Amino acid sequence: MEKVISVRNINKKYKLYRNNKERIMDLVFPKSYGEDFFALKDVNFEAFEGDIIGFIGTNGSGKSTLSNIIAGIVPESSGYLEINGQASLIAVASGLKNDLSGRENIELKLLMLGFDRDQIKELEPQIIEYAELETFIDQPVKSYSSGMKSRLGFAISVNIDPDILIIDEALSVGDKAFANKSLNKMLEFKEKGKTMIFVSHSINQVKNFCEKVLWLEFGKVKKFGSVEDIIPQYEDFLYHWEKLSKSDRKQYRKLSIDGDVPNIYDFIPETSLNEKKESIVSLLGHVKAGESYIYKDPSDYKERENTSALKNNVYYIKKKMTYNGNPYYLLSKQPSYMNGVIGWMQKRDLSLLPHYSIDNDQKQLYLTGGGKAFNRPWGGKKNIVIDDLTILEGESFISNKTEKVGNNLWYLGRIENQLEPVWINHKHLK
Ligand SMILES: Nc1ncnc2c1ncn2[C@@H]1O[C@H](COP(=O)(O)OP(=O)(O)OP(=O)(O)O)[C@@H](O)[C@H]1O
Repeated sequence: MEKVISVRNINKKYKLYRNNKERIMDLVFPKSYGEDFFALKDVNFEAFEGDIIGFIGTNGSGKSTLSNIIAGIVPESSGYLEINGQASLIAVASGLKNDLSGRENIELKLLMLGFDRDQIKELEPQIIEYAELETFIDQPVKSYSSGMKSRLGFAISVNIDPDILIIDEALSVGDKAFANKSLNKMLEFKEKGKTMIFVSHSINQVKNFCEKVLWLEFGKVKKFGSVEDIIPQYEDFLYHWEKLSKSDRKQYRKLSIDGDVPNIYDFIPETSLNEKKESIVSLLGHVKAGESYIYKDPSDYKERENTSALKNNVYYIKKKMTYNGNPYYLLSKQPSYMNGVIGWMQKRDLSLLPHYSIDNDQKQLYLTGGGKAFNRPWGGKKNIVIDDLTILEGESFISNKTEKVGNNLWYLGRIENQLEPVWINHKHLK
């Protein structure tokens, strides 16, 4: 496969001044005033044709600076950059001239990219239609909302059919309908085998869209690798990072800027590091939408499987484990932490409700005709035994088990003439 982006030892240095006087004095006596600040330090990475790379990292880690350098909008201070093809950046503030109208911006951008008059004539209506800006297209860009600017930027960038598309948080502004349209366009580009860089604060978007990730930390590359390998480590980092005190964060940042990338675990008090605390719980859980993993053991992030086969099903949870301060729950097909056990999942990937047994008394109830019958209480699509109870309205339902899930009672019983006992929500019984 062809190499399309080669970033070698790239540095980006800014001068930070305490006041305007310092800034002016630095012009007269360069090197004597202001403090050097490295937004990027010795950054290396390569992208091949068809790669979809997510840039991740906390605020100020250098994601936008690097994407701007790759797009040719900001020059690097030193290092070597080779781009094979045309790169186009989509970002909220990307290169739009505020005093020009949307239409003039389109023309200017296309001219700068080397398109001739005829090509511009052909592309312009297509871009205008895509941007959905209606009469605003002839208004100055300074009157646009950030969502509208993003739409215009996205419309220009995707319609010029670039070889490399760089998307910087473009999906986080604007309305949902346009975000979906943009996502579809990006998926179309993905299918065409274009190279894409995706800068986002949404881990889920990165997980769903990218194959590789470059993790930046205070201007340095912390890790570069597959989504499967890096994202769980990043999530673990974020979990601990968010818990650090202001002074610990400052210290971490200082260590990171002065020397090698530090280890977040060095900042966690000894007692909670690698500590596993188990407790008995009684819950039911559904796996949330989006990508997530189930672990054999929370302390081994490599031994894990994707949870797509576990969705739309409800599981019994009888054990909780806190590992490194992070809560995990043990999913089981049976109400037990010994039998039917599937594995551990992180709390944030689950929808959970408390689950209690009420009694095993026999109760004579009748179907109202609404709802569905399940093989487990609080069942999902895959737990459905009878999809529609309408024709069974008024039928007898003899229950011999009552459980509570959240605020709802669930009854296990037999519908007249049916062999298998089923679970029905109290709302559909009388
Ligand atoms: N023109 C500039 N002058 C001085 N410092 C700058 C300039 N542009 C960026 N920086 C600094 O460089 C660092 C990296 O910024 P950058 O915007 O690339 O980070 P980021 O990872 O994209 O952050 P965020 O997630 O907040 O968008 C930050 O500390 C920022 O303050």
